[in-house]
Amino acid sequence: MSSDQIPLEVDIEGAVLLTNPLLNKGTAFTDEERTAFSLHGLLPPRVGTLDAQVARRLQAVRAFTRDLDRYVFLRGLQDANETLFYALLTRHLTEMLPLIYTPTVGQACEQFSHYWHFPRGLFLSWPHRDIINQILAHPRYDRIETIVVSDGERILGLGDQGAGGMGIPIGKLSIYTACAGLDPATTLPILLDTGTDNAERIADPLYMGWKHERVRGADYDAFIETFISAVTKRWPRVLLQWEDFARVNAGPLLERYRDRLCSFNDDIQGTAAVAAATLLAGTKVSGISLCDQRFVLFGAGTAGSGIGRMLLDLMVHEGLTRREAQDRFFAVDRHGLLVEGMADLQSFQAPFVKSRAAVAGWQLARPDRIDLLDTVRNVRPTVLIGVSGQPGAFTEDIIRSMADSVERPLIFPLSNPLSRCEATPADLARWTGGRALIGTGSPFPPVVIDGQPVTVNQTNNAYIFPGVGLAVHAVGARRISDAMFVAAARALAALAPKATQAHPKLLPPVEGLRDVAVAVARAVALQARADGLCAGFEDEELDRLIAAKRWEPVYRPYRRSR
Ligand SMILES: NC(=O)c1ccc[n+]([C@@H]2O[C@H](COP(=O)([O-])OP(=O)(O)OC[C@H]3O[C@@H](n4cnc5c(N)ncnc54)[C@H](O)[C@@H]3O)[C@@H](O)[C@H]2O)c1
Ligand SMILES: O=C(O)C[C@H](O)C(=O)O
Ligand SMILES: [Mg+2]
Repeated sequence: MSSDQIPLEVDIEGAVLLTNPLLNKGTAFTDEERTAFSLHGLLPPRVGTLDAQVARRLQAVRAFTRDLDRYVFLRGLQDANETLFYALLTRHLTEMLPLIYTPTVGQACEQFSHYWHFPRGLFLSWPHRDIINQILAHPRYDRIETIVVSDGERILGLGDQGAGGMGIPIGKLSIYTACAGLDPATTLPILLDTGTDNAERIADPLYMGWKHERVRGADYDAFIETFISAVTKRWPRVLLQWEDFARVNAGPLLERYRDRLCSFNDDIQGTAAVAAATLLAGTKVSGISLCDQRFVLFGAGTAGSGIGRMLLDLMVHEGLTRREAQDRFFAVDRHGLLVEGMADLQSFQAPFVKSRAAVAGWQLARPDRIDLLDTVRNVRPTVLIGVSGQPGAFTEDIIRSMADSVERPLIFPLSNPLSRCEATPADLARWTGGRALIGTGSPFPPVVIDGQPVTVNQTNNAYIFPGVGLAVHAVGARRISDAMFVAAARALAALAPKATQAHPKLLPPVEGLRDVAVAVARAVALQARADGLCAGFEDEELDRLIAAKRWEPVYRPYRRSR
């Protein structure tokens, strides 16, 4: 008997059972179950199947005209019946992912206080900071193994969304379950509500968060410390993913806590791994090795510094000195190219700052600033990566200039959602005569090149974090090293479809994300063992350990517990 057929002991009945999203089966409760759990009369009489339920919900999703309405409908389904929600998601991943995740989740965060209907996850707010331990103590959280936490300050490229940022942890954890197969009963989205500096939210009478300017500095740090202390006390072995924190906090929080609990920052480390993987696959197509590329990074913030550091490490690993690797790397932020002596340089940007001598002979449009076009003209990059949240920043001039000096330019406008992307794939294809190898953070429709539709690679950290989480739980990793993310990147790059045609894909398709999670998990688990971060296991055991952590969205039979 497979584990899915082993009856589950259930001790609730009637409407209470039907309103428990982890146990509800809706019309699929059998006649025997309806008798055993006092459900007759509460459901229409015909017993349904999961297949029929998926078909019913799918046609309902498709009947809406706006994606935000589809999102609200799907979130309602998640709150009503998680098995059905995940069955629908996993069977129609390519269609559903953009609805429950990027880009629609961005709009959902902005509109959070307007469509909200049911609580999910935990809101831990500044006014309640003294009772965080008490809140976490409830037995309903006994099984928690994975947390995604945000404070809502940098939601995609949409800025501060305050409490509405909760959409992001919910969406990320939905992907953990849909792709990595983590049991939804073990996941917990958390929003730390320390206020918002978004004037529109504060002015909105319906805004549901704490109406107060953001708490900052020592008070903020103390709040986070209280939170992490409570988390580590309650769940010493939990996996915690930091998500969508502002630049000022993202890096420092990762460094402060990565040795205190099993944690990582998805925007820094997950993004670096997916960008590196897309790039490594791209080098195979362009025929230019990693160490021979010239990189321009646009937006040297959280994601940019993570990508930059991983690329420098990879080049050093391939044989360059750190200095040689840095010489190939140019970073442009809001005040232009990062050059020594510039105002507002951040410590995490240090590896990417150029000496004045390095740019001394450059031709510039104006003497006091080196902008992206200047940088592209002088560097003649082979790789251009955007993580700036600035739509339209990759202009026709810039892209044509880049394409003049490289046959297959690698161009990755990674900013999310669609409205924040540095350039559309259609424009990039047009301006480069179809030669660009493109990766975007958000999903775009295929571009037509030489009359053929070409899939746009979705260089999104959803290719990485599910596999990392799966590995952590499969082998009980205590901490997450940078090498584990490098292993994830290499494993993903190895899954790139073979580069046979003129427009090869650099990433496996989104519908394959479940298999991607397993392949990434294998590599990450092996690296965790090599780094001494988990208990030992035999190679032959690994597939079984991974499979054991995978929950499938199917209905198990229920038996009344005595
Ligand atoms: N594809 C993915 O998987 C992925 C992952 C993480 C982040 N992102 C996207 O990347 C973007 C940035 O995220 P982040 O966490 O790095 O944010 P961030 O705020 O930490 O960094 C953004 C950086 O862009 C800079 N910037 C702002 N305006 C600029 C301008 N006009 N010119 C040049 N630089 C400018 C900022 O100064 C900052 O350093 C967001 O849109 C986010 O959605 C995508
Ligand atoms: O959420 C995403 O789609 C990717 C990334 O984590 C982001 O912040 O943009
Ligand atoms: Mg993010």
